[in-house]
Amino acid sequence: MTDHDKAGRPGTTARKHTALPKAQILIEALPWLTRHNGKVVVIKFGGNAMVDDDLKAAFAQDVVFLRHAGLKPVVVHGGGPQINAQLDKQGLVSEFKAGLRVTTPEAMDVVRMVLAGQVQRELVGLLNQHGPLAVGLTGEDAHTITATKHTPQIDGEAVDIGRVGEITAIDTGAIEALLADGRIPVISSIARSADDGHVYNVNADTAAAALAAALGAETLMVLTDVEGLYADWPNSDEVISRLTVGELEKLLPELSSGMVPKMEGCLHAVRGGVGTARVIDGRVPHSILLEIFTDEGIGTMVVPDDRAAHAQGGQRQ
Ligand SMILES: Nc1ncnc2c1ncn2[C@@H]1O[C@H](COP(=O)(O)OP(=O)(O)O)[C@@H](O)[C@H]1O
Ligand SMILES: CC(=O)N[C@@H](CCC(=O)OP(=O)(O)O)C(=O)O
Repeated sequence: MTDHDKAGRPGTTARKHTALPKAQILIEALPWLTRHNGKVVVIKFGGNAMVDDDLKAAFAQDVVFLRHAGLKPVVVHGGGPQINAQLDKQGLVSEFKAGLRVTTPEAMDVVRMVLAGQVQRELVGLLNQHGPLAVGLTGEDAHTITATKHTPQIDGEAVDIGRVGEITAIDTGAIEALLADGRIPVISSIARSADDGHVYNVNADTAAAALAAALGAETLMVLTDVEGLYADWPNSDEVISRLTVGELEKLLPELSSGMVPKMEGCLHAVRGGVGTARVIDGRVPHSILLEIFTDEGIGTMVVPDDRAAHAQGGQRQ
């Protein structure tokens, strides 16, 4: 006997069978829901992972899901490619030194306009399609991020790269107030200066890591456009799935380009007390949920040295 009603819809038995796997999936998430309940998770959304509309919508769904599941997500966003496009449009040259954008005062105006006026607005809009949740701010607001001029050493020489900031202080007050009010803060990586009244451009990975440490976050999650940290980039696509801060420290001098601020950020965050820092593939839809709520974590996870015993193979947590 087929189990369908007169209209051809599945009957009670069939419905039970199709519903059961869904219940199973929800129940599988229970240990993670319990573990992460009430915890702060800082999510860095990179400009390169932000190029596709469907991915951006899935990102917003995931963040809202975390919030409704009892976590406290804080979003820090980048926008490198979007800044490049606008600088190009305005005929301004864009150059990177030591992995950081050489930022003239004119370029700083563009960086601020694109990050705070375009990228942040879009993310806030996408999140708020799900309710009155997201509030955007930049590091300038309420002294959230204070910086001083950063002068990197390149081949042993101090090089002037303009309005690029080195973070000197974080004030978490505004973010904590938003979290206590059930909101999702969305933060642009721009800092105010305490010494010269200018605003400074801060790499978004560095800003996310500093905020994660200052907030005492449980997890820093960095979404980018690769699967994770490759062991031998660009020769092989073997991803390092787990490493300790000690192992990462040894690896840092060998890393290049965009991975440097990311992995330095992960190191800083975990050394600063963040439980785990993860680099995950933002091109995979719902990568945040997969990482937080399943056994099959994706990407690279950085853990404190005292968790070295689990570093080989052990279940991800
Ligand atoms: N060891 C490595 N593993 C993975 N990616 C690497 C590595 N070294 C350099 N990269 C580069 O870093 C890029 C990610 O950094 P970036 O372009 O700044 O991304 P985002 O905009 O997400 O911050 C990758 O697309 C890759 O080209
Ligand atoms: C100083 C510096 O380099 N700032 C970055 C800020 C944006 C950013 O970091 O964006 P992604 O995360 O997409 O790379 C820049 O101007 O591109």
